[in-house]
Amino acid sequence: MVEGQEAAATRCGFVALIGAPNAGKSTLINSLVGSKVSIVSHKVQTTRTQVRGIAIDGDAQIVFVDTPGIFSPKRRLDRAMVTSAWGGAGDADIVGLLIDSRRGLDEEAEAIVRKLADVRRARILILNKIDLIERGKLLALASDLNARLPFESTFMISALTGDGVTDLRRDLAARMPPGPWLYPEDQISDAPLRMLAAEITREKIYERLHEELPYRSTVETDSWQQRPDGSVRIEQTIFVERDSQRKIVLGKDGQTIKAIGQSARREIAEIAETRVHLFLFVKVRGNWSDDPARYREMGLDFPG
Ligand SMILES: Nc1nc2c(ncn2[C@@H]2O[C@H](COP(=O)(O)OP(=O)(O)OP(=O)(O)O)[C@@H](O)[C@H]2O)c(=O)[nH]1
Repeated sequence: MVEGQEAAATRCGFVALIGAPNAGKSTLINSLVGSKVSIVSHKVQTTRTQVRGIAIDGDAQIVFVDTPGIFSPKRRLDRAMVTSAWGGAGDADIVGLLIDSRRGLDEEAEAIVRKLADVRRARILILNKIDLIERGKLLALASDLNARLPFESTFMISALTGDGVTDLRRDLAARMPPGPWLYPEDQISDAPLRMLAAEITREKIYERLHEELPYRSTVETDSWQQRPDGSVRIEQTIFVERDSQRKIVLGKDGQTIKAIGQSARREIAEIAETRVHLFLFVKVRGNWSDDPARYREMGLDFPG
């Protein structure tokens, strides 16, 4: 418990957000927390680990578990991500189903709803991206979904504009069980800084390189050393599967990796709140997606 707090007066609990890739989970958590804790990308399956955001509303602390998008897993890495997503749902006090209202109840959403029926937790429905859909369609979608699976509440929000997000947070806060806060008030994420730093670099790879490559790469923070002048020296390795991919990441005369490093360094310096010296290395590891050690670094269990 955080010092000086009356246990009886506070609430604290976990909310797992479940949704199809690109439903807007990362955007919503960032908006609920009010700070960038989970990377956001227009590409699907950006989130691999359960990065948590921690929001405070009145006397309640709400710990959000950001789960990887649910999809039909084929590769081993994909299976690990999906298992981790549903594991998070089973442990939470509340499960929030996030739906991209513009896409509505498509095949992917249907599959999630069917699976969600087996999760014995309080469920709420969050219809996102209402800035992109007309009201009539939205109401029809809400009643359609509630007919398939009863939800305790339905929220209509835009994670992007912030519309409805404050009401959602207040409602979630009221549903948290009584108990001491698990984290200090000023902490917004319990993901270790080095993991967040790796996520940031991965985000920059996503931004600069297109098509398959980002899915064929992973980033790890190898060292994080505090220097006497207060700055930190960080070394990270980008693993790719083939030498041709290594060349793409490096770019002509190392231009691409330099640009990735520069923008990653700026953002890591922001979260670390100090000056950062970032060193990036690119390594070819043909079978990284079959190597248990890479999974542990991402906080995932290795599916046998
Ligand atoms: N117009 C609109 N776009 C949104 C809204 N919420 C999210 N988006 C966009 O939808 C895309 C996907 O958002 P993310 O937050 O990365 O989605 P996610 O569900 O976390 O995706 P994964 O982490 O890959 O599973 C991004 O381009 C967001 O800007 C919204 O309310 N309105």
